[in-house]
Amino acid sequence: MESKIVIQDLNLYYGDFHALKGINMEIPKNQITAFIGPSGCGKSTCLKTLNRMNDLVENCKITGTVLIDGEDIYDPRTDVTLLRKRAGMVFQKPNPFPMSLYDNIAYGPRVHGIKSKQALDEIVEKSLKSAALWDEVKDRLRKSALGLSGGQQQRLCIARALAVEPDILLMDEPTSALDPVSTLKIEDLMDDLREKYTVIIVTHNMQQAARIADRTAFFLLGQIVEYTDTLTMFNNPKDERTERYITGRFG
Ligand SMILES: Nc1ncnc2c1ncn2[C@@H]1O[C@H](COP(=O)(O)OP(=O)(O)OP(=O)(O)O)[C@@H](O)[C@H]1O
Repeated sequence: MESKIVIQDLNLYYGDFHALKGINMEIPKNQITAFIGPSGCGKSTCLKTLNRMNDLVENCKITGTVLIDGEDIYDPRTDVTLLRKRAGMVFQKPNPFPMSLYDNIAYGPRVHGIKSKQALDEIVEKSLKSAALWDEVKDRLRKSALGLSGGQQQRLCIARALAVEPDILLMDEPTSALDPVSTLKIEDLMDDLREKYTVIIVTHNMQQAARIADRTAFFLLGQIVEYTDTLTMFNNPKDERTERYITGRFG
């Protein structure tokens, strides 16, 4: 199993608060990895370290190493814009830009210098197809993205992330604002995405982790208590705290 991301001795502080404590993990390529754990345990913080979103937070200090394809992403020579192109992010609340569907998707490629209409048309179609949205919207590409349903908006945001050809997709509770039908669509979609991408998802929903993730990490108070294949995590957890959490006895 090839590792896409290797996290070594990662510590993160928000001012004096020690939010991630000695995280070590290897995240395999072309698999879905879920981060679960009670509110405030550091799941989102850990996710955001993977494309340096924490750089934007004042007083945030990080020690340790994060390697993507063997490269240290915290090396001062790292091009952060390129890093975020390689590791795209989808947030909890769908956040389409207030512009047409087409322009939402073409935005990133244009920023990265693609100007030809034909190339952009192809990217828009391919990205919408990959996000399982094309058939629903192909006749309204010039309409505002804000007119889509919540579930469609979230798939548009996934298409927007895919448009710049990342190889990692970071998803922070991507379905928690969606109804069950849209949630299932996104879960089906994720199942397909793993063929091409390494996907990491933060979820509060343990059934969701059990349904879609190949591997699952259980976080508690800034530490990883257990990190293993999802079946083992849910059927035969090694740590008593994991068992208590997945059986709903705390958190
Ligand atoms: N920008 C920040 N400044 C200070 N503290 C922060 C900041 N962001 C997060 N924290 C704190 O770090 C801890 C971990 O937060 P994080 O959002 O990573 O948790 P989480 O497990 O994703 O929680 P949730 O499931 O509720 O989203 C929390 O105690 C939180 O209050």
